[in-house]
Amino acid sequence: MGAMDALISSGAHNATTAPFLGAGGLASLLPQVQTVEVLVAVFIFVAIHSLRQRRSLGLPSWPVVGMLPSLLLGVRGDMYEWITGVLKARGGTFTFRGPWFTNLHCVVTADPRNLEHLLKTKFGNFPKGPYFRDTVRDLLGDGIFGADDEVWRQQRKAASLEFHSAEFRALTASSLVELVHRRLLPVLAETEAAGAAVDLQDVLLRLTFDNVCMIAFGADPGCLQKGLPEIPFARAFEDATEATIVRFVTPTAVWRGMRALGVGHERVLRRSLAGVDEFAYDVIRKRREELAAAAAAGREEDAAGGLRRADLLTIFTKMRGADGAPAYSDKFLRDICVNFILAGRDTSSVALAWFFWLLSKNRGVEAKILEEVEGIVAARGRCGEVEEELVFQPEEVKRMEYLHAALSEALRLYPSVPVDHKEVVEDEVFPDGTVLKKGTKVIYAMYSMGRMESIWGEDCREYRPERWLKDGRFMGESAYKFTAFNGGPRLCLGKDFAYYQMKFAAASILRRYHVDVVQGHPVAPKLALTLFMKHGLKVTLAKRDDKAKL
Ligand code: HEM
Repeated sequence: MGAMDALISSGAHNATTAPFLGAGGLASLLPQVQTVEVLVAVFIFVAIHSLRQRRSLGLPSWPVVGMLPSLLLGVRGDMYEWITGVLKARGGTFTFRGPWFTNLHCVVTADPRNLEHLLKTKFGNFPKGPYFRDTVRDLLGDGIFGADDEVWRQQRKAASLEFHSAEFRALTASSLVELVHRRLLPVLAETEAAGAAVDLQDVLLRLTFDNVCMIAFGADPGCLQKGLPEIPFARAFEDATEATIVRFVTPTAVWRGMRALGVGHERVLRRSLAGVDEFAYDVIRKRREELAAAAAAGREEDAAGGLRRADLLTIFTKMRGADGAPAYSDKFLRDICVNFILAGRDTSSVALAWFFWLLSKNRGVEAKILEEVEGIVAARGRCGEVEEELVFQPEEVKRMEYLHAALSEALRLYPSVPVDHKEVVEDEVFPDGTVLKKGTKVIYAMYSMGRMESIWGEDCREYRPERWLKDGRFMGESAYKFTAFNGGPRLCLGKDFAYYQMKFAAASILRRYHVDVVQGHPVAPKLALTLFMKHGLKVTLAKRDDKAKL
């Protein structure tokens, strides 16, 4: 007898006889219905109920495990596309119910009105929160990335002043000339000469890692050089970041226990943090000595060769409190630098990797970029022709508006930070009517926002830099619609620097090489905090032969 039959027949029987049955009579009937059948019937009832909830909640929600089964199915395919599908079906926002007794419950949104509300209008009610901070504390300490309130404000203010200073701009420009012309181009030239394939994502990651270390520490780890060697500091940083991310998918009590015992990923984290700290504290000690020696000699200059250092470590080390003593401890200086490296090391390289892949599928866009770049070079006149090696000047990079649009368009479709999160401090209601209880986690899905017809129109999935141009000039978008750089008071501090870096590197490569993605190379996003290409980007290079590209 099937479970439904059991229910029907027992129900029919009850309908006729129940009025005449006492409690004892009912009890005597129960053994007739086998336990297994009752369980199956209950299961079917629960399943129908859970599946019906799909209509009201967007996903089936099961007892105990909540929406976890749907999430697990989503993770097996393309997680970001799965989230996009659910968000579209729900009109831009949905509530995810995690398993009982876990911290997986959250509200996911891709609605620009909600983004403006949480990133700007009610900024104070949506901090990073203690859960995020506790999880990343071993790696990031009190640095800007995990900090809230006064600790965040103080660092943001000081770093913001620094990022907008003329010295900092000069440092970013000179560090890029060094890295692109003395390292990146020679590595690419060697690859081209050998006719070999190279993982362009890896090369770009090395470029931006070295660059952000120069900006943060004023020290160059040397990851990008011929032979692409493994650098202990870079390895340690990578491992420490990955082991920290594992904590986000491990119940808090479990990773805390593993940390106490020093096992599994926590063991890797402890070991790699030691590598990060060794490098950081060594640079900090040397910088303090260098600054002290310069001060003792009555020199303003603090670097060898008389050049003034403008890196973050030097700026923060020089700061004094009201009593004239150093404002920051070595530990705090370490936290500041490690946070900036984390913020700036992968984001622009990953964006460039997606950009080169998009160009390989949209050669018309590449042609327009080259036309723009050639126009800028031509405007140099004779003085450009006699130059031994063509190095783009900052004002030329600024004039590359089509390239700016092409990079923004790549970031719209492949934002380096695909999802981000906040925690709700006080009960709140989103502009779209979603009710948020205190403590709720809010996930905002940047990747999905780039694929919303309601935001970008019917051609939202097309790579079309022209959508960013008006009369040939680049036109920015609202930060709550184009969220790749976050928005409001926590807008990415490195945005201008990142564009400069990406434009300089992209124009320098494209002018010299035709970049082809190796046939059949699989391209897919990796499930991580940054939108890496899961299998890297294997490319071959061919010299552009129309003119001698120096
Ligand atoms: C294409 C390149 C980049 C993208 C797409 C990007 C994106 C972002 C995003 C989404 C955030 C918000 C993260 C959060 O609060 O959870 C952020 C914050 C930040 N970014 Fe960037 N970033 C890029 C490059 C850089 C670079 C090169 C640097 C530094 C050298 C940098 C420095 C920062 C800092 C310091 C913050 C923290 C700001 C704060 O919390 O007040 N970023 N960035």
